[in-house]
Amino acid sequence: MPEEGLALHHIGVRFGGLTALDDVSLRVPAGRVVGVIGPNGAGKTTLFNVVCGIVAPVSGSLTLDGRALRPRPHRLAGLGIARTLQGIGLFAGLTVLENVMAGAGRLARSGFASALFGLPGSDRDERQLRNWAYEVLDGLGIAGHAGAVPGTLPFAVQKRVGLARALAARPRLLLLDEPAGGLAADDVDELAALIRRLPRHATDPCAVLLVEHHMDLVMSVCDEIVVLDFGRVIATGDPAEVRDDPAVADAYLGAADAGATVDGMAP
Ligand SMILES: Nc1ncnc2c1ncn2[C@@H]1O[C@H](COP(=O)(O)OP(=O)(O)OP(=O)(O)O)[C@@H](O)[C@H]1O
Repeated sequence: MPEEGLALHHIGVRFGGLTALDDVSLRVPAGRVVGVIGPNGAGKTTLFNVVCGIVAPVSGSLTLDGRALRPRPHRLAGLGIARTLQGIGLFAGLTVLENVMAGAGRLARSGFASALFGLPGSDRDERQLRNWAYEVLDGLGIAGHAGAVPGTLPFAVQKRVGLARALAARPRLLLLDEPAGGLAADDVDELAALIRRLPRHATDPCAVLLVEHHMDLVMSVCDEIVVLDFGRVIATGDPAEVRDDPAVADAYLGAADAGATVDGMAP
């Protein structure tokens, strides 16, 4: 199994006088799910935004599969990166299938589709993209909704369509931003099962980076967890290691003492 995936090397981010990320290094190997957690204001969103190219670091570098990565928000697909949004972000006027094709369509525009399917003609490309989009929906258990307009579907299904759209681009790196946001407990359990299968869902294993407040989800789906506090990595390990780490408990307790939300991690 390939190991390289995403790596952040000594990333620093400043907003004026505030250091939002300080010497942050982490790896998200291909085929693995890595979660980033931490108390409110720890730097999770900033880290996510660095990987998406929305925030530019003042120091450090990124690599994807060993190559220098300089992400720009409008050209993530061409770099093999897909992300889901905190909201749903689907095209309201398109069907579920068309939305997912739009995700896969970025492949076509970036020239991957012909290479992927070995097909010359645009009609055949479109047919293959349609089949591929359907296959992705099927893999996520929502092919039965292919012809529906997203707004008519339950919120949890719409979130799943957003995930299908990201996966349809066959990313090497999948970024999940608060995927459990707004979901009921049963839906979170189903999502957890789905995320655990994600890295292997793609033809080539992709690296999955998850930023999520829902602690049970993080603990149940991540191979590795990186804990941030005040912009620094204070712990890295598998879920059990992180749960038992006194520095992590201290960080969340400190945040609780300061009146911040502890994100479900019981002190
Ligand atoms: N655009 C910005 N300008 C100035 N300060 C910012 C900006 N974005 C974030 N910050 C600050 O950087 C720090 C890290 O914020 P960030 O949103 O990354 O934390 P977080 O861990 O995602 O928090 P939360 O759990 O509340 O979403 C905070 O102190 C925040 O106030």
